[in-house]
Order: sequence, then structure tokens, then C-alpha cells
Amino acid sequence: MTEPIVQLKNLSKTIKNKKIIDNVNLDLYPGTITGFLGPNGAGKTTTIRMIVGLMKPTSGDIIINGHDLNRQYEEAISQVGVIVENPEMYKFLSGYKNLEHFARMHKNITKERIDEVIQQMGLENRIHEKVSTYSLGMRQRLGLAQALLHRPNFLILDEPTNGLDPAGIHEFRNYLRFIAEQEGVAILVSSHLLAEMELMCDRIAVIQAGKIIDIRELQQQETATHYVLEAVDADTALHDLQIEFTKVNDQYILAITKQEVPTLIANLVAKGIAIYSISMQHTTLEDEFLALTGGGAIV
Ligand SMILES: Nc1ncnc2c1ncn2[C@@H]1O[C@H](COP(=O)(O)OP(=O)(O)OP(=O)(O)O)[C@@H](O)[C@H]1O
Repeated sequence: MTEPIVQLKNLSKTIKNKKIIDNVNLDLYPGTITGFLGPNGAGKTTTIRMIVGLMKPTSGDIIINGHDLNRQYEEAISQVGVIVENPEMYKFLSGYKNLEHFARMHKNITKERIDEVIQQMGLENRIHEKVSTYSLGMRQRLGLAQALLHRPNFLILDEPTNGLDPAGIHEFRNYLRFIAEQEGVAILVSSHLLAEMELMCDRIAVIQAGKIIDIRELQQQETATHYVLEAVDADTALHDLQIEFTKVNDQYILAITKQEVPTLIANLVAKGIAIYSISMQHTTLEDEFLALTGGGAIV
């Protein structure tokens, strides 16, 4: 079992007698992109502020690379990279000059390392042009390059794709995946945008009112267990076959697994039922999130 790079243990934060973060437990693993998803005001930013040491937890621990953030701050924070909503850049300097500037804030960042992150983030063609001429997608990639300069093994992105179009999000996702897989970085991406999280992450931790209410691997989304059957007058036959269903117009929503589909079709045909189509019904993350949060704010 892979060791987590980051561990949040029983993390809580109370401000003015109000519990804003309530006993959050979350582990983040190398090579994995975890989405931190929740409606506005759920507690994402507060949690992130605690992880980067900008705010002290009321109780609980944050362990980064085996170091307790509270007691061994320097060691714990040394391998963390952060990108906030709109990375601060000097717009009238070139991308390269910006990276040089940020490199000076750390020890031992060589020119070779700067060139390497430029190449990894696909910025080499325009790196000597002013940042003011960059597209939003390029600026986000420059933000990633900057955050990667000191070779962090944990990267936090707070609402990173605000304003990117779907193609831009897709491209950004590919760069994140490269960083996770090639460099073994654990990535935490916060967002209230569900569709984005679905595109970008391997797993999702859902936070609501300061509590983690669900953590799930996204691949499991593929195992839908509902099928939509288009057929006429199949009620009696389905009852006889003891198949659970709900009927919407002429469609039957069936609670069956993939393995049961061939037998069901054969049995229905044997009973003389005309089948027009049968297809898997995907429950989207959005449906599930809405159900979990009772229709909480989703944009
Ligand atoms: N310093 C503070 N004093 C009082 N309340 C605060 C403080 N900081 C945060 N809160 C409250 O804590 C809750 C969580 O806020 P937080 O900013 O962490 O949410 P979020 O999930 O990041 O939301 P958003 O998506 O809007 O950024 C909110 O109800 C907010 O009003």
C-alpha cells in the first residue's frame, strides 16, 4: 500500500464559536489527483489555508511528508507547491523573467530546472514574450511551472480553472496528469464546479458545511447498475422474471447488472416481448452530488 504524502487527521477549525471545519480526515497519495469539491462556503479555502500554514487548526494534525506542520513547519512546507485562483504574475515581464524571479525565492534552483519546467508545461515557444500577451490557459500553465520549480511532491490548486473553457480545462488536466504520473506528485484541486472535477480528478472528496461527506474513486462511476429498456407492454413479463423496474413513458428503468442483460433479453424474447433497445443508464456525479447535498448550491 502506497504511503500518503499528506494526512489530515481529525482537523477542526472554530471561528467565533462557529465550527467551520469539523473533524476532517483525508489522505493524499503520490500520483493521484484528488478533487476537493463542495458548494460555496463549505470550507475548502479554510482547509487549504490550514494546509499551507496560513491558519492554525483549532484541533487535529496536518502531516506532510511525515512532518507535523505545526511542530516542523519548515520541513513540512518545503515540498509543497501552491497555486491560488489567479496566479500572481508580473504581466509586463516575460514568462521567463517571472520564473527567474520566483526561482530566486528558493534555494538551489538552477537555470536547467527553469528550462525543464518550461518544457514540461509546453511553454517554450512563447516564454520570452510578455505575460500580458498570454492566453488564460498559458498563464495557468506558467503558474504550474512556477509552483513546480522547487520540485514539490504535493501541489495544491485552489479553483485553478476559473474562466477556462472546456478545451482549456482538458489541456490543463493533461498537464496535471503528467505532473502526477511522471513526477509522482500528490495533487489536491479545490473547486465547486462538478463537471471540472469529473474531468480532472482520480478521486473526489466532497465537503459540505465543514464535514467530508463522501470520498470516492471516480473510475467506479463506470459500474452503472441501471439499464433503460425500450419495449412495449413488458410489465407482466418483468414481474414474472422478478426484475425490479420503474416505468417512465415507454421506457423501463431496470435494476440489473451487466452480466444479467443477455439472459434478460433472451427471456423477454421468449415471452414474445418486442425489444427496441436496451442501454446502460449512467448516474452522473452531478446526480449523486445533488442527492448527497440535498440540492446544495451547484454552479
Ligand atoms: N475569518 C472568518 N471569520 C468568520 N467566518 C469565516 C472566516 N473564514 C471563513 N469563514 C466562514 O467559514 C465558512 C467556510 O468558508 P470557506 O471560504 O472555507 O469556504 P469555501 O468552501 O472555500 O467556499 P468558496 O467556494 O466560496 O470559496 C463560510 O461560512 C465562511 O463564511
